[in-house]
Amino acid sequence: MKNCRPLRCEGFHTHVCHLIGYNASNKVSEIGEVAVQCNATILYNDFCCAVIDLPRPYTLRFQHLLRGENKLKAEIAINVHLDTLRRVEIFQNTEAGFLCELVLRLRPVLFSPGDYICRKGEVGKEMYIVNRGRLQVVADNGKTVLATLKAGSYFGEISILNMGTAGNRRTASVRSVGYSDLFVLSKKDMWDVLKEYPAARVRLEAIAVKRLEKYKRAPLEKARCEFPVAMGRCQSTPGLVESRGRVSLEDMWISPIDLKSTHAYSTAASLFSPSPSPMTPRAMPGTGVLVDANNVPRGAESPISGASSGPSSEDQTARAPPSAATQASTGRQSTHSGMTCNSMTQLVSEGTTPLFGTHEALLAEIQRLRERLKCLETENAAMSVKLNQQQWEVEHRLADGDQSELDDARVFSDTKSIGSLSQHLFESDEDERYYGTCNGYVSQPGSKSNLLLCSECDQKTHTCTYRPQTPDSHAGRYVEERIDDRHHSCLQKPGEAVLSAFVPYGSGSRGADIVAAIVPRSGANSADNVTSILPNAGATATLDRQGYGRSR
Ligand SMILES: Nc1ncnc2c1ncn2[C@@H]1O[C@@H]2COP(=O)(O)O[C@H]2[C@H]1O
Repeated sequence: MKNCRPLRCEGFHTHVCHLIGYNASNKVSEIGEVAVQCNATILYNDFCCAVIDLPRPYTLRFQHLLRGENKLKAEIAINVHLDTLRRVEIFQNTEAGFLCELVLRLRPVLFSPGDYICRKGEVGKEMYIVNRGRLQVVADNGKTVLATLKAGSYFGEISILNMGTAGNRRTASVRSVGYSDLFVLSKKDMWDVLKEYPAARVRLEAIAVKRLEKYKRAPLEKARCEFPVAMGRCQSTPGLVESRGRVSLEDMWISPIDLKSTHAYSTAASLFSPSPSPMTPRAMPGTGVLVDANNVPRGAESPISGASSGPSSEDQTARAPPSAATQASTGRQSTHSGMTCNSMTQLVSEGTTPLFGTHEALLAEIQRLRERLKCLETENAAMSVKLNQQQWEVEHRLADGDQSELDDARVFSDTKSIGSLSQHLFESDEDERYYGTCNGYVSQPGSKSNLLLCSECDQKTHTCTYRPQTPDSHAGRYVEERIDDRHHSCLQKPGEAVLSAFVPYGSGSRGADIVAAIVPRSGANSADNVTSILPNAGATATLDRQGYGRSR
């Protein structure tokens, strides 16, 4: 309470006092005065909450007022907002009862510069009436301005009346140019009322149809981008300030210094009174907000355009379906914790929806994503090759299943066919310089399965797999052995790397004995310098320049 400062809100205060049967002079309303001081355009609900929050002696004084809550609320709302609603084209010439019903359901909300109130394609759950400020209806590119909306305009009706070609989807995006002070009417509330007033429904729908046609015909306003495209949030923005819940009176207070330091606010000074307002980070505690969209002591200007009726508790449950906007944040208050939390700060801070403040940053991100895509495509291609290879091998293993028994019975003397090490032994591209090639089959293009692994490097760990490949051999069969089993007997000469060693497979073979090794003389993959030595079978092989081995 100690932070409360009087605001220029006598008009509103008097208005409240009048409605509740007191006048400003009888001093009974000092609590109301405090409440009003803290939130110049305090809603009735807020007013009651504020009273409840006050120390007990004060609360007692206002008890009788709280009891008459609903009646008073309706009275205030109708007095304050009915005229606003009457000025709105879509509500002109509708029944008074209909308007009164709507008035009770209006909810004030404030948006910051650049905020998107709705985005094209989203499911519409609310319509809006512009109380103050300027908004732009923008095309898909976020730059082309289709229309500018001012006080007395309304938007968002097409989707909530399901009039658009896309049914209940938004037909355009709407963005706040400066700070804008809107009234929200939820689709549910609207339809609840329309059920009772079918004539009003017909009228509203007729106007919406006409408007839609006009939109289609209307020439575009000159493309003008007052905000970088990426500035708006990725989903429509929850209102910066809404009247709901409670907050202590202290939290409503903001010092004028805080306000001045907020550049954005000062730019909106033409729209709003320079008086201190509750609209600050401190005024938006995460636990709930009791401030009004109308951040000026409107009572001083006009009681009619001033306060609005806060929703009743029933209203609160009905009025705020979880729109995309509300889903976009963990809570209206916590995400949009005040004026300083503009679109940009949110973009930077929210890791899940990274957006970028500048065109360059956006381009850089696009570039990064392109590269990532390329990389993924390459990986994908490599995986496909590997998969094909494996399929091929499985098929041949199955096909050769019957043959294998015959092969087993045969003495394996044909060591011209030497298998290859399976590509799973390839650890990195770097390893490739160690690979030789056997004279085995050429497998799928790009496959490394017939390349040989340097046993020197790989002897320690791996189990290798290779496939003898001549028609008489155990084509398609894998032979597994541990490289280190055979390493000891390989024909490695000092200074020369043994590229690989091979073991024939089949009955009569000597299991893990080495029957072939390829020894490069000076560098692998050079046909002239590599000789395949098949000590046990007396055969040799060379590597051709492509790395494929040929038996001799
Ligand atoms: N060309 C336009 N001119 C003015 N307002 C428009 C135009 N296109 C769409 N709107 C409004 O923008 C709103 C976006 O949400 P809705 O489709 O629910 O309702 C739409 C209309 O109220």
